Amino acid sequence: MAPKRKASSNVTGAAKSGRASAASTPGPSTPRDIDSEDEPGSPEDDEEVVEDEEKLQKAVDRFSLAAYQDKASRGPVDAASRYFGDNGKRDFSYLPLKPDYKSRPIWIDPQRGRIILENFSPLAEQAKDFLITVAEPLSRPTFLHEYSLTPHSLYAAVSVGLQPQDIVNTLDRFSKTPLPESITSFIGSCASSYGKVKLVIKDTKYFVESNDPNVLQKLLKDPVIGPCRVQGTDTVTSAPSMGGLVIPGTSNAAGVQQAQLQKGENAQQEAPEKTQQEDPYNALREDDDDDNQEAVHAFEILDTSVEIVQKRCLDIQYPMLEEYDFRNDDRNANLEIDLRPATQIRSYQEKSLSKMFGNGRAKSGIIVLPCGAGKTLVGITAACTIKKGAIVLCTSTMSAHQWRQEFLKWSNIKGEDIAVFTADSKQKFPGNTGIIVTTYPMVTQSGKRAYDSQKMMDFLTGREWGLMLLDEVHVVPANIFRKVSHSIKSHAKLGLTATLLREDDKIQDLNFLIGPKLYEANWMELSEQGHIAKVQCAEVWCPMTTEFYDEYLRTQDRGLKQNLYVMNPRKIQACQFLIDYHEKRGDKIIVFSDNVYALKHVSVALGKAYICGSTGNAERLSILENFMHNPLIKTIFLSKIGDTSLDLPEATCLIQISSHYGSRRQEAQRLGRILRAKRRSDEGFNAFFYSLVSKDTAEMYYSTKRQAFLVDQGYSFKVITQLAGMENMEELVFKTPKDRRELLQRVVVDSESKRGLEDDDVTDDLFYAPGRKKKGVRRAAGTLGELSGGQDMAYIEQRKGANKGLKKKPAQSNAFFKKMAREKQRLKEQR
Ligand SMILES: Nc1ncnc2c1ncn2[C@@H]1O[C@H](COP(=O)(O)OP(=O)(O)OP(=O)(O)O)[C@@H](O)[C@H]1O
Repeated sequence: MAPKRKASSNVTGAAKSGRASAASTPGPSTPRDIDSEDEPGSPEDDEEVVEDEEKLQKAVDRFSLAAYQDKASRGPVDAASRYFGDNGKRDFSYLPLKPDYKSRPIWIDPQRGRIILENFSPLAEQAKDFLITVAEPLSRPTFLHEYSLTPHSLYAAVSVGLQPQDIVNTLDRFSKTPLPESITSFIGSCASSYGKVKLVIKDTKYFVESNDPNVLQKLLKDPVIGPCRVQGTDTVTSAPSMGGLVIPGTSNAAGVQQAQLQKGENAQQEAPEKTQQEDPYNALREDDDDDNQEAVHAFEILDTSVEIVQKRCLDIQYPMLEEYDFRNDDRNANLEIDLRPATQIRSYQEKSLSKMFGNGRAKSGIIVLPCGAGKTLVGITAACTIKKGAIVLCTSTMSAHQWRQEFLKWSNIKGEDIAVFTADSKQKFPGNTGIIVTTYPMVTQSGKRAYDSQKMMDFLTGREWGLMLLDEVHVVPANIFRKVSHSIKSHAKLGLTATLLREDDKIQDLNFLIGPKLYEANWMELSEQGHIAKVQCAEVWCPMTTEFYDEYLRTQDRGLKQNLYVMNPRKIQACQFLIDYHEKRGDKIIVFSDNVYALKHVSVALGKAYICGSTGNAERLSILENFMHNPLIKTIFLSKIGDTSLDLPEATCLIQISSHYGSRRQEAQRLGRILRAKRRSDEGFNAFFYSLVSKDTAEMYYSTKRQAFLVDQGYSFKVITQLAGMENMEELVFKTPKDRRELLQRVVVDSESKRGLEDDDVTDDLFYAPGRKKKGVRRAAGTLGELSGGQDMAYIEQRKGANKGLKKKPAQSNAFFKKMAREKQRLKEQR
């Protein structure tokens, strides 16, 4: 076979290896709906996808489809063509290969803008650096990576300073075939209007700014934007220069340069060369410097019309970039903050920040880093670079306190300059600038506030902030962001997340409420470099017992079906066996169960402690402390409240016995709980992530769907169909048919009376239980006993024992522990 044809078969094969996930991925829209549970996508998804695809299709039609149609109209090129998707239309063997195609790493699909990268190519590193900037990563397993060029990804590329022509030239350089005309046109049509319009706050006034006066004219003529202009406010200035900006903690930071000087001249010379090699955009940025001398035209808009203008600009394909020229902001006081001299940020953290500060101003946008990769330090470094007042928004009170601690740990900010605003702490900073750490609910709460809360809100809304840090942006719906950005005025916004996804199907809102995605790290790369733990993932198939499966097939009750596959005795046995195996290896284990009924019953049956929404604060803290410091407590059970805001670096093994349908986000977040394992740098260390699924039930389908995101990140799930030695395990639970029948009877009775479906996880905060009484839980357990003939007495006793046995606390030693103790003390005092 001629090289040409062989080559094209690779493309299609690889594209197909984007697998089910790629097939279910809503086209080139970005970010993908990885939080969707089980349905392919909402109508809005489809509309967005259709819109994106139509745009590309238009470009294809307008500029080049005829040429391709010509080839296609000849019919299949050979007998194998029909295997290449869409009845042969995906057979790209007609594309001529460049003579040195073997040394070039990428293929580009001219019809859909998909890019396949040969990750084994010597040029792969450089190409990846570039592709992550201009395209959306879809799948990054070991050998072949798949990316997609989308209007959003091009928007993000332009926002970090790339010009359409740069994108075209670099893609062409890496491509094995000449760049298809459709792709050139698509990039041109999307990127030429992007980055042209900026929203800048000057002296607390909003300005729409552009280097191109024609673009501003066009906007002023627009029936929506025109009326929003404040008359007589047009200005012409010259653009600021980016020279001289140093991100603290990077290899360019003053301290490091000093150290290099001391190391001698050689070291000094190597560093710039290395940076030049690692960063193929240096040359491009230098070009940008020249551009910065251009005149900048601007007109003012009313505060109240900011969102209208932003949305309209997005609609007419001139998305606004928010930029903050903090170095020329004399109006807002400078904050005395710098990274501590010993703090050195990692290369990927530096890379993500260089996207934010690439042109010497602070661009608003989102940085995506895996769990445990150090998003907090990225946020802190951004604050240390801007050096103006900052507001940090977190998802929970605990994480607000953690953020403050981290600021104090990594930077030299004075304790009084960083305050926490939560339900029980309403401090301010004494000076004229500082940092406030708060939670989303605190600033978005509607209705009448307490006097001191209202005073604090007036304080937050009455001033101008340099930076707004938005933690865990993926869990906060767009309407919350809208409220936040309406009430609090901030020059730059930085969103941080591990899995960029939408909760509310309104991703386009995120694009203008925060900004484009600036950077997304590769999970596998970070784990290879030892920044996050290496994880072995496995799906354990547990056959249903005959009696459970009969009932599963018979019943129409969805709740009962779910309880049956979650409470499958073989699954509980597998859980027991894995706990035993890993405890003996010295691992600390977290068992996750979304289903609270299963959480309670399985943990009790196995004699372990559990935490769910109804567990009191004191009990939670005690269980967590023991897990961390008591060598006898090696396993805890957690409901979904442990999915986020959980920092237990002791944990090295996760077992998932029940989960939220097909939620890819939850799967990624749960995996994230062991990525920060303390022992991750030990030679040959591996963390373990098991998903237990009941065979031949709906759980199998959900499980595959849940894994799609992690598989795209390069994780592979081994399937384990048999756990050798399990049957011979001493004290294996539900060993006899009688035990299993009794369990079935209980599950059926409880499900029918709907107790099995109770979900008391009303909070997502692991460390703070809302003030709920535990009465309901006790009553359920008592009634169970009555219903099933008293056998459950054993459950009541065990349950009390497991959680109660932890009441005696070990000596307090580490910072996290002390923080917990302080929190506990505080809660006590409040009572
Ligand atoms: N540059 C660095 N140097 C040393 N340690 C670092 C650095 N960056 C991060 N860390 C450490 O890595 C760990 C994880 O950081 P962090 O809690 O910020 O992760 P995260 O990305 O916010 O995780 P999650 O998504 O789970 O909240 C912390 O212990 C932090 O101190």
